[in-house]
Amino acid sequence: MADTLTEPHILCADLVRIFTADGVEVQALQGLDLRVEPGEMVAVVGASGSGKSTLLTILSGLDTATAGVARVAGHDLLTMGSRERVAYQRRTVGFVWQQTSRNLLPYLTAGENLAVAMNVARTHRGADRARRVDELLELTGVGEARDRRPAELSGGQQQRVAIAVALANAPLVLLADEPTGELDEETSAAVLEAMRGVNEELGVTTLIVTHDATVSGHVRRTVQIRDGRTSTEVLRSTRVDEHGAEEHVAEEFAVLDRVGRLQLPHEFVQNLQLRDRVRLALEPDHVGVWPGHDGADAAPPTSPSRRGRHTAQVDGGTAERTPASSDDTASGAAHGGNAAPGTEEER
Ligand SMILES: Nc1ncnc2c1ncn2[C@@H]1O[C@H](COP(=O)(O)OP(=O)(O)OP(=O)(O)O)[C@@H](O)[C@H]1O
Repeated sequence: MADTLTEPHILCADLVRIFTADGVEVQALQGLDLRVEPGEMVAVVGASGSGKSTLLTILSGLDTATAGVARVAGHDLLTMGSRERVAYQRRTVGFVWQQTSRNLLPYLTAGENLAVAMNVARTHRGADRARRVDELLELTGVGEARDRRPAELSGGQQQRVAIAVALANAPLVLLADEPTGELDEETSAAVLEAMRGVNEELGVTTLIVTHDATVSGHVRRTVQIRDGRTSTEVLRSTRVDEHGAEEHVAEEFAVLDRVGRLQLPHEFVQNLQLRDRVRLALEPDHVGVWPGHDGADAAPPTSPSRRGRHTAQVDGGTAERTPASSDDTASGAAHGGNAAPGTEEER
């Protein structure tokens, strides 16, 4: 195990997962990068088939990546042996799945479900266990459900109990796969707020994977996953304006990977009709991107401040959103596929 004090609680770098079915290869994760610091609550959102469940299944230790780095709380998920894997699942991580049947044993009450989870993890004994069961159910807002079975609870209550069960082993990291997938909008919001309360109260690092974009209203950081890679991030913060009033600000950033690649948002690619390759210019405080088609109109304007010009390949990315942070909409190093900016000198 690595030093858990100095590294993030979740670290994925260049993570690849290739499935082979009937001789056909599917690249579910294509070099995904993700860092989640201890105590952070982060949502990973993406369209169907973007690789969200694959990522969570790897982080939960149920599947192994094909290549790259995946570490959670110091455990190396690519190299861990079966004993470490069992200990990891019992003590380091807690899970909340979309289907209640996967979270709760139907013939046990909510309190008994928690007690069983504590028994497996060997956490909290005797009176301490009974007290902790009550505390966790109160924390997730379902104290009244302790003596009821899942079938006697609403969908929202079941998911709140599931969150309490996921916390029964006192995990460092809580992983949730579509925890609100079967709930209506109002109940989903309440369950996500319950998760936020848990994160703030216990400081447990929390990763929620979902296709529900409204999740970004409940977390500080939302990471967009597209075609098996992280593409953009939205950071939410609260600022106080000059009149002392609080305002909520959401900024969207493109994600730059270790070797300098980023995906241009689809709207940028479309608006500027970027294709095949683009021209890049290094300016004092930003990178300019211009269409690389032939013709004088497409050439970047001459600028005395320009320090270097290059071309880069673009694959016509398929991002669904537009960065809200940038007022320089044509800026950003171009890349939609495999080339790093400035890999090809302008001729
Ligand atoms: N066991 C598997 N065998 C073959 N292909 C798979 C397997 N699991 C996932 N895939 C493929 O990998 C890609 C990513 O799937 P994944 O389930 O991770 O996406 P997702 O974002 O969770 O989608 P959804 O929201 O629909 O569940 C898809 O193309 C999927 O068909």
